[in-house]
Amino acid sequence: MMAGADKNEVIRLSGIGKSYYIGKEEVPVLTHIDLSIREGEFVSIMGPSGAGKSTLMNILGCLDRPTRGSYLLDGKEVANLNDSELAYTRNRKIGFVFQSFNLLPRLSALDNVILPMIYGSLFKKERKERAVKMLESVGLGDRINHMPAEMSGGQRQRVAIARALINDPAIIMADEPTGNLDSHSTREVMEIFSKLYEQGKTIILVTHEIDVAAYAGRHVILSDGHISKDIRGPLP
Ligand SMILES: Nc1ncnc2c1ncn2[C@@H]1O[C@H](COP(=O)(O)OP(=O)(O)OP(=O)(O)O)[C@@H](O)[C@H]1O
Repeated sequence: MMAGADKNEVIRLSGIGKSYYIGKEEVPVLTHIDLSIREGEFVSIMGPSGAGKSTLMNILGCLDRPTRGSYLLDGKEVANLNDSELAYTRNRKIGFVFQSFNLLPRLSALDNVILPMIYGSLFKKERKERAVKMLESVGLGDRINHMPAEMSGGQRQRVAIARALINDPAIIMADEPTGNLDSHSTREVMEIFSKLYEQGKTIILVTHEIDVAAYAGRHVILSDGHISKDIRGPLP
């Protein structure tokens, strides 16, 4: 039996599996994942290298499709969306932050943040104003015309966060966002995530750093392709 989505449930995975095939040999990476995430939760995903964290994140982010199981995003079955509906959903509902920032090197901070608005309805001037405000909100008002190569890792990651937020997505997904940062920049970035959580965003964060995971209120531990622990509250 599959009940419908709860009112505030934004994500429900039921029996999700993901395998790769090397020749005819099946390599199971996610075996059976059941996971429900409610609006406004801040969830860390942890687990040893190779446990399937990035694979799970790519499925959650609609960047990859599962081999089996059901994924309801805002109550809609993701498997029923075609590729362009999936791309649209991704662009509107989810903001992504990656370990390696993924900024376009030939565009300024400002133009990197403007980029995701290109398919929206705003005029050029409004897009620019909105991007400037977003960069100011992550403490980069004095860096808007800098190129990525002219910024520190922490500054680049803050540009990437501004870009992730520019279409006002309800969900932020971050895969090792502090993996390339020193402890000072890590703190700056995590304080931004905390603020976003306070504003009501749903945040899903893959990390292997306990200090980083500690910012989240719930901790999902993956081992060998399944959830071995789901801890609500502080880490033991
Ligand atoms: N395209 C692929 N083809 C075959 N196997 C893959 C592919 N992508 C990932 N895998 C395998 O899936 C497993 C899980 O990978 P994944 O990147 O999700 O792990 P992870 O928990 O994020 O690890 P890490 O902490 O090292 O980033 C690994 O054993 C990996 O070799």
